[in-house]
Amino acid sequence: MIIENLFKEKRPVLSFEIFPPKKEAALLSIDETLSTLAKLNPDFISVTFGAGGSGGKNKTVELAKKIKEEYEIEPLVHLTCINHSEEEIRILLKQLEAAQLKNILALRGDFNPEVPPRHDFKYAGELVAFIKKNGDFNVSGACYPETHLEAADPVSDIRNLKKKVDAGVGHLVSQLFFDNQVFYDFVEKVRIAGIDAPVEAGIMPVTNKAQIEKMVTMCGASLPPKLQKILNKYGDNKAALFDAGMAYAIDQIVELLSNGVGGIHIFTMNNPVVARRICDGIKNLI
Ligand SMILES: NC(=O)C1=CN([C@@H]2O[C@H](COP(=O)(O)OP(=O)(O)OC[C@H]3O[C@@H](n4cnc5c(N)ncnc54)[C@H](O)[C@@H]3O)[C@@H](O)[C@H]2O)C=CC1
Ligand SMILES: Nc1nc(=O)c2c([nH]1)NC[C@@H]1CN(c3ccc(C(=O)N[C@@H](CCC(=O)O)C(=O)O)cc3)CN21
Repeated sequence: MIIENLFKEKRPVLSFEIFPPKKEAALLSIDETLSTLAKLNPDFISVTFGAGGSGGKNKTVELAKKIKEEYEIEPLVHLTCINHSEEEIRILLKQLEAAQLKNILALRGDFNPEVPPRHDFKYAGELVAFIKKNGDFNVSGACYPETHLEAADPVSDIRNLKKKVDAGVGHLVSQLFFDNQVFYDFVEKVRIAGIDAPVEAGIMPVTNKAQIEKMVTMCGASLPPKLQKILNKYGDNKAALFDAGMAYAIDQIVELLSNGVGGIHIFTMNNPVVARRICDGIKNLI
């Protein structure tokens, strides 16, 4: 299945994102997570690769294989390039090819202060071109409604996005955002720039104050006053913040769907309860 084609056949598309757990024990509980996620019938599940710059032994391919073979759901395999040589990427592409994993989210990757970056790839666009040259893959990319943190300004960020898409990206997943207007304005600019690829909205459900604060700093997302108030009032009450965070995410998704968004990509953070609650809130809209 080719992810970019989904958007021609079925709208809105619904997808989840998970990360490979670092601890061996947590890798066992991933089956519980996946069986719940599978029941919610997503169009695909993406698997992060060194998310947030984390190093260590990478379990992305192993987990993607499991999703495809045991759960019969299409995986979207994240691949980051700043810490890899061309040769290493070539080996990873061979592994993906052997496992018939054909959908790749090509990323530059976050800088890890403990790992000096390699120099074969500087931008995601270079990885996109390399993947296209070295195999038969469908490539997705990331985009930034509030501008990538390192970009000089919004215009150059969108010009860089256009170069990346022209290198062979057929589908975009947005960075998380909490203010839908920011997303609509961004998509309009993307279209004016001549980028026609479908743009999925990245939704991060709020369940934990510290996690959201870390995420906002890492991702350069702004917190609208309505969400800031929720965090102030319920930040120290886990159960209350869960209810409020779920209501916020569902409200955000309902509004995006009513505006005809092409797809919703939920960063589940491996929490199946979150995904189930949200899907329950939108089950007749998708
Ligand atoms: N590990 C994972 O699973 C995930 C990681 N991310 C992270 O988001 C961050 C950005 O990644 P990408 O969007 O893939 O990076 P990118 O290479 O598309 O863009 C990164 C920065 O470089 C600039 N840029 C891009 N192409 C350029 C060019 N040709 N000339 C000059 N400047 C250029 C962009 O404007 C942006 O500021 C990374 O930190 C990435 O890892 C995002 C989602 C998931
Ligand atoms: N800049 C950036 N990097 C990303 O990796 C990323 C984004 N943006 N935006 C959307 C999602 C959010 N992602 C994330 C963000 C944080 C963790 C995280 O906190 N991971 C823990 C691992 C926890 C564990 O293994 O149990 C970590 O400590 O890195 C995971 C995925 C991946 N994506």
